[in-house]
Amino acid sequence: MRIGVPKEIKNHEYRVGLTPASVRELVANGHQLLVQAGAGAAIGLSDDEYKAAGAQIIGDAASVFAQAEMIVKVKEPQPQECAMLREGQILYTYLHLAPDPEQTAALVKSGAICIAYETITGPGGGLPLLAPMSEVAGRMSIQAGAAHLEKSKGGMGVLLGGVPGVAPAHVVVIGAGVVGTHALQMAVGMGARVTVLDKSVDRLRQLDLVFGNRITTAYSNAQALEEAVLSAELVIGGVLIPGAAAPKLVTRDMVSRMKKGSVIVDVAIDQGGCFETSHATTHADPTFVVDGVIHYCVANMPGAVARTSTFALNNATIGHAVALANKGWRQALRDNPHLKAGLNVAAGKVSYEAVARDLGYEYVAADSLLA
Ligand SMILES: NC(=O)C1=CN([C@@H]2O[C@H](COP(=O)(O)OP(=O)(O)OC[C@H]3O[C@@H](n4cnc5c(N)ncnc54)[C@H](O)[C@@H]3O)[C@@H](O)[C@H]2O)C=CC1
Ligand SMILES: CC(=O)C(=O)O
Ligand SMILES: [Mg+2]
Repeated sequence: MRIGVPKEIKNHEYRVGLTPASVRELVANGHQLLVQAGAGAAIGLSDDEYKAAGAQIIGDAASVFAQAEMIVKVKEPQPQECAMLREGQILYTYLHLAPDPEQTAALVKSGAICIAYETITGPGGGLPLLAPMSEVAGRMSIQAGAAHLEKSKGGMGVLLGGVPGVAPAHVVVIGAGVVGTHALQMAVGMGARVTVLDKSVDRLRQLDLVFGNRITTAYSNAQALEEAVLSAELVIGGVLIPGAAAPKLVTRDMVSRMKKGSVIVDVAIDQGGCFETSHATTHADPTFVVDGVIHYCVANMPGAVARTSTFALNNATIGHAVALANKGWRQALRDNPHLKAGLNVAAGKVSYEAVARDLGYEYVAADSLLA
């Protein structure tokens, strides 16, 4: 199969879909790799390394899209990339369609086979192709929050861990999944007072066993959320209902009553965000202020630590990339129900139920598209 790797074009996005090591693996399986010139240059992966791994270097994105049968990316295709997709071409990348009607319409129109990393499931449960980026974003959320609590960034001037004789900050983590667990690990490490909320008592139970009395766990309902959020200096949003738009758990009214100069990091923004006041921002201009509360809502946080993130992402994506290339998409999805769960749009149909429901499309199950 001819496999194309374009350079990412989203704001401050320096990750790359395939590392030279992944290229080498696909080449060893008999495939032809077309990598756009400079695709990995920003993170120290040179064209020469890609050539040594067996790739052909292609000058521009249009030629990569025109020649490849499968495109491997990181972020959702931007409008000019959607316009280059064609019927039957495989797109293997993050999509986050539920909060993005324009992208969904463009992918439906393209007729391409669009497989979303974030909805591929794993044999042990969970979302193994989302997990590594959630680990990165969860850890980064505390770094970003701590920085924006500083006066020079508009924050209230509070040190997360406090100092002897002065109380630490209160960090509230909504969602005890991968983002939440990694956020609270960092927050605990920095000496903050940490409260974590989830609807899953099992998740809270697991965290309680690990962190004991260094954290407070709370069942997530409106009452507990309000109490926690109003006493917090830093709130991390890490909820997810797979494939669906994030629930708006923290209302505009709650935000208006939060402490002035406190900080919200809405990691769930790529699924629309879990604060009513959130909207997506970029690394170039990461924050905005509502009612005195700083909102950090960058939709591609791992892009900031792109080298770490690219290697972590490839560890999770390469297996299915090889299967798709070796077998073609139909056979690869027939053989693996977890990969099949990644199919969001194919041949002009929406094949992920939560996306179809949230955006008002007819839902066409993947099985009927595999026949
Ligand atoms: N902004 C960015 O750069 C990045 C964003 N993300 C996003 O972060 C979000 C979280 O991802 P993961 O942690 O991997 O998901 P996860 O599935 O591991 O965890 C989500 C948690 O939310 C909980 N939850 C659901 N409804 C809830 C409610 N009403 N109250 C409290 N908790 C609730 C679930 O029980 C689950 O434990 C996703 O939207 C993901 O796409 C992930 C990586 C990077
Ligand atoms: C998960 C995601 O959206 C990201 O890594 O950018
Ligand atoms: Mg988007």
